[in-house]
Amino acid sequence: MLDNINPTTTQAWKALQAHFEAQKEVKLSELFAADADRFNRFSVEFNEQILLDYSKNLITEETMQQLVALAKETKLDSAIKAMFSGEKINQTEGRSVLHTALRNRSNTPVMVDGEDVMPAVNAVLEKMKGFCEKVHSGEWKGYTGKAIESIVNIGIGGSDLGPVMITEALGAYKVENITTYFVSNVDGTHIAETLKQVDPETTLFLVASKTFTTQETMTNAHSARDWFLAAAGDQAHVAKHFAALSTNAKSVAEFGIDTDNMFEFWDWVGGRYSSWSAIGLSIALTVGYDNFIELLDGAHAMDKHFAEAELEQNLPVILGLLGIWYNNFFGAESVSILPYDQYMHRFAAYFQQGDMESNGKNVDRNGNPVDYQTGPIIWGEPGTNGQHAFYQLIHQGTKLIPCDFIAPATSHNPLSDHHAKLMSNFFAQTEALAFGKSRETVEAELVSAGKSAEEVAELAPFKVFTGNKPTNSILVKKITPSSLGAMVAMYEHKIFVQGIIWNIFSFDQWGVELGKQLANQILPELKDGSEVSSHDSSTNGLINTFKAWS
Ligand SMILES: O=P(O)(O)OC[C@H]1O[C@@H](O)[C@H](O)[C@@H](O)[C@@H]1O
Repeated sequence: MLDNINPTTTQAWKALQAHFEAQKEVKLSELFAADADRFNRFSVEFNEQILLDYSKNLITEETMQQLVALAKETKLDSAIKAMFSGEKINQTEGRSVLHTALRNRSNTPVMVDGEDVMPAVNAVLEKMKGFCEKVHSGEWKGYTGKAIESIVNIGIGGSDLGPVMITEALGAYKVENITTYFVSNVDGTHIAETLKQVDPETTLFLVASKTFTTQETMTNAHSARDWFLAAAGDQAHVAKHFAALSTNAKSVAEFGIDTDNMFEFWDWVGGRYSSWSAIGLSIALTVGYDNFIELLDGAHAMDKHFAEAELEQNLPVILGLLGIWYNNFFGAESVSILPYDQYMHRFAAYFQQGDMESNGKNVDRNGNPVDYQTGPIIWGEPGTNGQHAFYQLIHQGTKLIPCDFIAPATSHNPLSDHHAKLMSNFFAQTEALAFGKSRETVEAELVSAGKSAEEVAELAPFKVFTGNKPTNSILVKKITPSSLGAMVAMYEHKIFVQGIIWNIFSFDQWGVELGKQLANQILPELKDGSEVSSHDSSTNGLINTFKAWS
């Protein structure tokens, strides 16, 4: 059981509040001017792979000490142990939270209900390995004897976003002769457009669903099967073209997928933490099984760091605490994740689910409404595209938006000076956000551009950058399966840290249920043209207009 401590009642919270009042006007320019060693003081390296520079944050040593005190007072240490040891910390669902066991490469026993889960984890990995070998070697043949060329992963949420993000992020590692597609949206366009690109004789569908009941996924899976059978004819051919990644063997069998083609995982794996499980089969098929294992290795190294490093030196803890500083004391509402790496273009989208579904909670672990802010809004796009779109607001808008800048030191595509240009933007943006441009500098520039005194006075206010915008810089040596695994695990644990301190349950997602229930009630009402009057006037009006127009 997790402790149950309202963070706002702790000594540390009160101290942080007083500290915030005393230093909320702090200027990054002054902090840097006063301390030549600030970069060294506020940066940590992980395994010569990842450098987290958090010196461009609105913090002093005292801030960090008090934030660490908050983590200690809210018993983060014991919560970390509880998670890794398989305690049922997902209390509203009565489940352990063991995505860390899926990548427990040291293979030490992890107990759930008195049983070590590692033999089952390893058995599924072996099965995935064998399957990948067969598909990649061409030994696995479709119903006309041809090798597999296309993989279509059908899943949504956690059964889609992680595999999409990771296969894209590891684009440089893709195996030859396999193209992977992802279908998630129940909008028929998604499956229809995908099926136009593939051939039933050479396509393998992975139906990825923890529950195997999700409406979108099951609808897409049925349409895929219909399309396949229209070409293949015989139901017996399904076995060569459909595999299931699920915890629900019964429904998999009912769908008609041979249980030999089922890759199992368990209820102690949350959907949004499931890329490390059988849900990762699309990853292993796309980038190769060995790279999938490297991904797990990288995540495991970060798990060990999270479990063992001092809180002051612990990357996920530092990130989590900084987030709390802005969310709960500065009143920041969102966090932007900005990867300067095209391969990582779905990273922010992935952590939108990871973070917002985990910590978007308004009730604490007692079931009482919280009277403080919890999970932030997560958003972002790859740089430099974002610079030409929404950075204006980050630089000169009225909202405080802490940003994580992520970039690889080495590019997989060292084409002329592209990478130097990309990186110059990465460095420039955090510098500009931190230090801005003063009125004096703006005026001097306008004068030297030949503007009159009147023009200078007129234009200057619009060209000033106040700066003092906080950022983290995450410099990765190279985006490899291992460093990516470490980075994903780092963000996962950041979310955990914050959920523990906010005294909420991060591993359930009841907030997605109501919409599903109502959609199930509305679906039969759409079957005929009769007027609907059972809802509020807006919903009735929309449904009836839809019926008239469709
Ligand atoms: O893997 P499943 O069972 O099809 O679920 C997919 C998604 O379904 C959503 O409803 C959940 O909010 C997500 O957490 C989950 O990842």
